[in-house]
Amino acid sequence: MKQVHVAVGVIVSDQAVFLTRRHADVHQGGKWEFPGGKVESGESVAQALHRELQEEIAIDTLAGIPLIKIEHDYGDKQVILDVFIVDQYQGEPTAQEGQEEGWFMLTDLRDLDFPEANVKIIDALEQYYQ
Ligand SMILES: Nc1nc2c([nH]c(=O)n2[C@H]2C[C@H](O)[C@@H](COP(=O)(O)OP(=O)(O)OP(=O)(O)O)O2)c(=O)[nH]1
Ligand SMILES: [Mg+2]
Repeated sequence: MKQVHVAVGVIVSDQAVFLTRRHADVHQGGKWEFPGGKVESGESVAQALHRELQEEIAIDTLAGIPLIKIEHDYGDKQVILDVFIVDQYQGEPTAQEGQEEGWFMLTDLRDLDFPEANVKIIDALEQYYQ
């Protein structure tokens, strides 16, 4: 079974969260996601978070607050999502890989089409911001 360790950033500004939509042809394609990606060998999770957010949305992460770590089995792939709140960063988040992007109010996240594992992220966010 494939298992991947993923660094995930919840980009927060003024009660809104920046999301991108996964390309149709990849794992969990077409769904909204918090930007992020695989931790490479020799890299820490914090380094991966910083690198992925630079690559995918062109921001410089100044700090990441650990939110939750989720293990999820999709059947075809097992993921460990290491999720951080990123509310201190430089630059304006912009999708760099042609993905659809948008800012969504924290209170509207439940209505979006996310990968299954993200339900727990949204639960944790509600707890954190309540
Ligand atoms: N970035 C991100 N990945 C998520 C979320 N929820 C979720 O289940 N995943 C899963 C989908 C993928 O299987 C995995 C992320 O891996 P990925 O393939 O996008 O990794 P990557 O950005 O490094 O891309 P690449 O190396 O394949 O180009 O985590 C989420 O909110 N954000
Ligand atoms: Mg990615």
